[in-house]
Amino acid sequence: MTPLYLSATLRRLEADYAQHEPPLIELAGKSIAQWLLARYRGSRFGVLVGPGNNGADALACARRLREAGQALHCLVPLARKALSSPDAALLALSGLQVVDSAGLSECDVIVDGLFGLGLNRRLDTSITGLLEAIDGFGKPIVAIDAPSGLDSDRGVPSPVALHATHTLSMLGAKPGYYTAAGRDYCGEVHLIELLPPTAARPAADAQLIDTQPNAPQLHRQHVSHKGTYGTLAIFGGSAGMTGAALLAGRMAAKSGAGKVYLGLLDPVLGVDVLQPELMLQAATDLVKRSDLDLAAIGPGLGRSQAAQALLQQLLASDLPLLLDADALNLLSSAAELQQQLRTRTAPSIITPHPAEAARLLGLPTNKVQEDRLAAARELQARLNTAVLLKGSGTICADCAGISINGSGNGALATAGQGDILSGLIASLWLQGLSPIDAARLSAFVHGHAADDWRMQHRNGLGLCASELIEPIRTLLNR
Ligand SMILES: NC(=O)C1=CN([C@@H]2O[C@H](COP(=O)(O)OP(=O)(O)OC[C@H]3O[C@@H](n4cnc5c(N)ncnc54)[C@H](O)[C@@H]3O)[C@@H](O)[C@H]2O)[C@@H](O)CC1
Ligand SMILES: [K+]
Repeated sequence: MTPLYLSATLRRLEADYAQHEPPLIELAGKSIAQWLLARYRGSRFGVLVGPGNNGADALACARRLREAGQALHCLVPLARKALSSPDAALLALSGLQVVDSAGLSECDVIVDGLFGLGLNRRLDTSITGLLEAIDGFGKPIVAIDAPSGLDSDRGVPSPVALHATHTLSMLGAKPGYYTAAGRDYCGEVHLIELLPPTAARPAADAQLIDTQPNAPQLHRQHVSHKGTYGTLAIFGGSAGMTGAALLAGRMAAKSGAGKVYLGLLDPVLGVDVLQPELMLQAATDLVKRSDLDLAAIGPGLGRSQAAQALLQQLLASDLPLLLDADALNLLSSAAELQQQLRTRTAPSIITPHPAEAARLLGLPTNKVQEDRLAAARELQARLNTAVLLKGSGTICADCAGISINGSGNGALATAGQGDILSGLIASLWLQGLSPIDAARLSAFVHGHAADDWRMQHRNGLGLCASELIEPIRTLLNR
């Protein structure tokens, strides 16, 4: 796990070290220059210098590149209020400054020090045009602290941002690198540690799940039997959507759930011939069983009256409960169901995609995507439940905090992925993980399996959810 910091937190940290000697900006400039020289020594550098301290980092770096004998040009498109005398001397060098983006077009590497944490309003067209022109060069772009135009808290462009190949993060990683559009803009992220390891650090605002979380509960003991690993009921599969329930059930069975029942709203199948271990029943029969340990409702559920009645029954039960897909759509249209969820004594988790989250919050989907952390936090607080908000940079939130999943890629944007994720979370929760730990581990291994697949499939086309079930089992057994 890597700690993630919002800009407000980093501001306080900067203030604490305002008197540090040498100044943090000089340390930043030196570290950035070292990083650039290790990778691009001998290149012509085009340095974009902004009006604030992101620009000061860029100038401190440019001085060192110059001292190291590198060819460089600087573009300062917005007036800088303050220029230290070494920075002024650098910019006064003959031929060093260029007046527009064309002056940088012959450079081999762009160093982006236009805006970092201080971006505080939408860019106007003169700057968006500049960023688009620089993106159009097709050269490597190394962003200082954040690709200019990207909100480093929320991961959204404002309304455009540079597409960096590398982002060098100063002081600490930011949530906006990893969620919403952040992954598409930041390229590879490298953390530059400016403070000594012993320096006091603020509490993190969120955590990045960048390694597979440990789950010792999943290690099987000799003395155990299928009952030790619980009985799961997955409710869904209305007419035409049996497959969603099957995907969830197969994933649950292949990730260690003791016994898996599928409660189908339309019981067209008596057996899953490809996974005969699953026990298929009519939902109305399954919900009456007294030997269930945990229920998941949603995959292929539909929004019929029968589905609503089933949801009501499960919310009223004392079973730990996962709600996904149409269970969430039903929830969003009935205040009394939301009240039932809020006041449950048994634990629950909801796993919305952005549109489902938006319906639950009564917002348009783009508002959820504009601040995914806030949306997850709000759902958690309003509905008194753990939350997994899907989408690029899946967010897991419970009352103890927030984490962002660092694995996964656009190949996961296919039908059925949510169903296997639900089956996986329910299965790991059933086997002793807390709901939020089950969500974190599930999101990570699901994304990781897709990342492994993507290595052999460059464009990421055509990944079917069912193909990930076995790779996920392998990752869980590593
Ligand atoms: N202060 C410190 O101690 C440190 C600062 N650091 C660097 O400083 C950066 C933060 O510096 P600042 O707070 O000065 O912020 P920035 O340099 O990111 O940007 C602030 C400047 O941009 C202008 N601005 C913001 N949005 C704009 C828009 N849409 N259009 C036009 N102008 C806009 C503001 O008016 C202000 O002049 C970090 O990202 C990092 O690169 C790091 O080196 C760490 C240490
Ligand atoms: K930048």
